[in-house]
Amino acid sequence: MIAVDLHQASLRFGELPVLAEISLQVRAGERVAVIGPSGAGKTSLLRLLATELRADSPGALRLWQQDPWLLSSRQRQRLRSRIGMIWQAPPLPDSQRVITAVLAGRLGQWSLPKALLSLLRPRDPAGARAELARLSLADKLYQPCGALSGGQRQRVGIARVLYQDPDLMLADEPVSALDPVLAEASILTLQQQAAARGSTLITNLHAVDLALRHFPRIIGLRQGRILFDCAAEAVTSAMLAELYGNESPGSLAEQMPPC
Ligand SMILES: Nc1ncnc2c1ncn2[C@@H]1O[C@H](COP(=O)(O)OP(=O)(O)OP(=O)(O)O)[C@@H](O)[C@H]1O
Repeated sequence: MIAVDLHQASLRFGELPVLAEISLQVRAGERVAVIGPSGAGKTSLLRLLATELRADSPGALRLWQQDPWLLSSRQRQRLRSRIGMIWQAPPLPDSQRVITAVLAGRLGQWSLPKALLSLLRPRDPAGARAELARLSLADKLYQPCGALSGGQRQRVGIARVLYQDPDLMLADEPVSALDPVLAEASILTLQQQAAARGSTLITNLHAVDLALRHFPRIIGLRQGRILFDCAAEAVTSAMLAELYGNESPGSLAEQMPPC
C-alpha cells in the first residue's frame, strides 16, 4: 500500500518558491532518508507531509489514499494522529517532566478526561521508561526537560514518537545535536523500531554517511527539486558532489543518470 503520495507539489512562502513540482511515492513500511544542502526545502517537505503546510496546488498530497484537505477537520485530526513528527529541537516545556513529555505522544489518541488525568498522574510510567531505555535515557524519567542537554532533548523527542507508535514517522534532523556514536545508535534504534512496527519512516539528515548506511532509499533534494531518488547503493560520490555543489539544478537534472 502507498502511504505517502505526493504529486507535483509546489510550495511558496510569499514570493519565495520553496518546493517545485515534487512527486514521490512512499510505500507503507518503507524507510527513506532525504538529504540535501541547507535551504533545499527538506523541513518544508516534511511539514507538507505532516499536513502542517498545504501545497499550492489542490490534490497534491494523499496519505493512505486520502486527500487530507478534503476531509472534515475531525477526520483530518484523526489522520494526523497517525503521524508522528520528530523535530530537530523538540518543543518541550522546561518545567515538564520527561515522563509527561513522552506520554504526550499518545494525547491525540486518548479521550480528553484520560489525557487530563495523565497530566496529573502519569498513567503509563513503564511504557515511557521502555521507550526511553531504547535511547539510553531511562534514568531521566522523572527529570524536568529543562535539565536536559540538547542531545537528550532530541532523544526524548524520539522516545515520544516511539511511544505514540504512529503509522508514519517524520523526522527532521533527529540526531543533529548528538555525538557521532550516539547519533549512530539513535538512528539505528529509530530505523529498527520503524521496521519492527511496520511504520513508514521519512528522515531528513545532514549526515550523509548515516543516511547511506541506515536507509535503503535516498532522496536528494536541492533548491526545492528532487535531483535523485534511488537505492542507497546507487548513490555515487559524483551525485553527492552535484547535490551539494554550485551547479544549477536544471543542468544537474539533465546530467543525472536515471536511478
Ligand atoms: N516559515 C517560513 N517563512 C518563510 N520562508 C521560509 C519559512 N520556512 C522556510 N523558509 C524558507 O524556505 C526555504 C527552505 O527552508 P527549509 O527549512 O525547508 O530548508 P531545509 O532544507 O530544511 O534547510 P536546513 O537543512 O538548513 O534545515 C529556505 O529558503 C527558508 O528560508
